Amino acid sequence: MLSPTPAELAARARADLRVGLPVAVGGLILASVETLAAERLAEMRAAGPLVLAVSGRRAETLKARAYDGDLARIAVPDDAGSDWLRAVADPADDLRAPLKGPLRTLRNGDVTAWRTGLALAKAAQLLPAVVGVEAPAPAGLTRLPAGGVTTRPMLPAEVAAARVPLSAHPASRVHVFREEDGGGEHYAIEIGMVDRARPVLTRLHSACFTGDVLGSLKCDCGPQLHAAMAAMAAAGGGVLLYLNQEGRGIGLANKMRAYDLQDQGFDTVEANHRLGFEDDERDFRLGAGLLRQLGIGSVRLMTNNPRKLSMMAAQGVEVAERVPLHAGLTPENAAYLDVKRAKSGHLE
Ligand SMILES: Nc1nc2c(ncn2[C@@H]2O[C@H](COP(=O)(O)OP(=O)(O)OP(=O)(O)O)[C@@H](O)[C@H]2O)c(=O)[nH]1
Ligand SMILES: [Zn+2]
Repeated sequence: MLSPTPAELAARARADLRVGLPVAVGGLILASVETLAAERLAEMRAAGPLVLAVSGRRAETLKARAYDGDLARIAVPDDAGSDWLRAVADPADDLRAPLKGPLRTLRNGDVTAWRTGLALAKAAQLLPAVVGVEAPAPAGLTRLPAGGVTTRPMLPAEVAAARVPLSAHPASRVHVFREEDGGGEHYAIEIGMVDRARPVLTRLHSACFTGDVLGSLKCDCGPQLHAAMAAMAAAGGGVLLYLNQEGRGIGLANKMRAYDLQDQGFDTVEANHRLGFEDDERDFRLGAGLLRQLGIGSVRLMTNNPRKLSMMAAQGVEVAERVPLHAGLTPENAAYLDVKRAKSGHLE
């Protein structure tokens, strides 16, 4: 079959939004506030009244009534341009210019297409804000049904693997997996000898460029990564899953936006909410999917995160034991770790 599947169309739509191209979803033309050029915005405006959709989280900060619950549709005033849209979508200047309103939000009507638009923007790791207009789709735009693809299939397939001697353990292998719908690539690192007849010492690590590569003191990711590999080497073997879910799934650009908000006094969770994201946008089912592909059905999971534990059980991977993982406490990350315990239920 040569025509694209719904998942392939969604992949295309994510790419379109990232390059600033509108997409047609149901009866709407939608574009990302972050990437849309002023000329395209003017073209959309010529097609009808513009509406800006933000997530319910962002609406809370804006004090805009979210009649639709998880999202709010804000009527765009006739004289509002790209700067106005950006100011409503992006919390960077909330404190300096707190009044974005008064914002008039819409109620009633079917919001399925808008919800799909926001899900696509999030999946594209853009600010979760889409501007749109009810209009027939011009030729050439990617078209999705209103329901689009909101939950992405997590079907990573192994594409390559090779031996990589590591300082943690010389007998190690790196496997590269690719999500079949054009999503990210994720890595599984087999360290030492992995005995599948017993629960395997396992770590689900989410990418943290700042912590893993740069040695940031703001979080504990880098030390956790190295402590996990050292523990696996000491145990004779283990599996490290390196999931490309930077910034708890919001991407590095949004994580830097969150860090900037943290410097304005908000904690990790508040910063995510002000940006319009949930506390944690990761889908941990991915990790269970990778383990199954690796033939691992029972793990000793190195984590303090209860969501990782419950997800494993729900996805049919037995957690024979939770192994606490504490490493790299610094004065700079103490508050971040406190918030994990206080707000995200992290275990000691
Ligand atoms: N959005 C956001 N993400 C952050 C922040 N600090 C760290 N991260 C990300 O949080 C993730 C940390 O993930 P994990 O190492 O799996 O940590 P965890 O969920 O606390 O679970 P365990 O370490 O297993 O207990 C990485 O993707 C980091 O990039 C932050 O302030 N905001
Ligand atoms: Zn980190």
